[in-house]
Amino acid sequence: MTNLTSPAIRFCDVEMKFDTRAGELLALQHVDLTIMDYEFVAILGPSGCGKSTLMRLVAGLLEPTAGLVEVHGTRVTEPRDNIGIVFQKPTLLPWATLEDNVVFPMKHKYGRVTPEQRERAHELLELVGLANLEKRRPGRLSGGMQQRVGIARALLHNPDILLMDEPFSALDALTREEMGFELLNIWQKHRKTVMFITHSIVEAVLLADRVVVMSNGPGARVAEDFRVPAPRPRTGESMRLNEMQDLAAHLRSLLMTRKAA
Ligand SMILES: Nc1ncnc2c1ncn2[C@@H]1O[C@H](COP(=O)(O)OP(=O)(O)OP(=O)(O)O)[C@@H](O)[C@H]1O
Repeated sequence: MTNLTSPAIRFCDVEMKFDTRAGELLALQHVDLTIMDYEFVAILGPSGCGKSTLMRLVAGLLEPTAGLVEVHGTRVTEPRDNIGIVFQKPTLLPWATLEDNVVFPMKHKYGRVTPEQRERAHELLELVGLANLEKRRPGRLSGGMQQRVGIARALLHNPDILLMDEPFSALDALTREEMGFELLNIWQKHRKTVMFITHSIVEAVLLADRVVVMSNGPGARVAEDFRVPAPRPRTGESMRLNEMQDLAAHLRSLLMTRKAA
């Protein structure tokens, strides 16, 4: 079971403005959100409302123009080691083996890879269902398998926070569902805090403890925050629960209204 102890991620009255050629763009305003340790939170919202910006703020790739972003009680001012990031496309090095792709960030950052890190890369490839494929190159792998490598790579330094930006949206529906459940297995075994950005309502409610809905931009903020009613472990059957159907329908109508606004 999820053990909610202390805040892992905190946005306090966050504002994010960008300078663009067309002038100043107010992406986020008055964002308040707390994600607890080991919590799995999905973020839904209209296109362009600032979901990826939220993630980049947590990762320390951006600094807010006002307000505060904290990770484990410390203000985020630069990229941090205790965070793993998974993007929509894993951008693997085509000439490198899967193992070398997993350890690449270490090599890039520290100029070397320890035997322990290679050993861990093996374990992680096994964990994501790619046992014995360490020496393969990514070119011949399906999109789902490539994304598994991306997840293994994000887990290599054993981060306690995993930021996932539409990680499965490039996959076909079946693979997407399968990857979602595998992610839940990893999350349950390895106890991570997960911030998961998606456009899929079903994916959000099936995977997350909480679903946060952003308002329309400019100046998007957290508009709604729902606790997902289905018990864990979740299965394909979880969506059959009436409360889950109700939540999904409610989210659908909220997002349709926002899209139309
Ligand atoms: N570096 C930047 N410079 C200027 N504008 C930016 C920058 N990054 C994001 N924006 C703008 O901020 C707003 C929010 O962008 P963001 O990518 O966070 O939205 P999103 O909700 O993730 O979108 P989508 O759902 O389409 O992926 C958009 O209007 C975007 O054009």
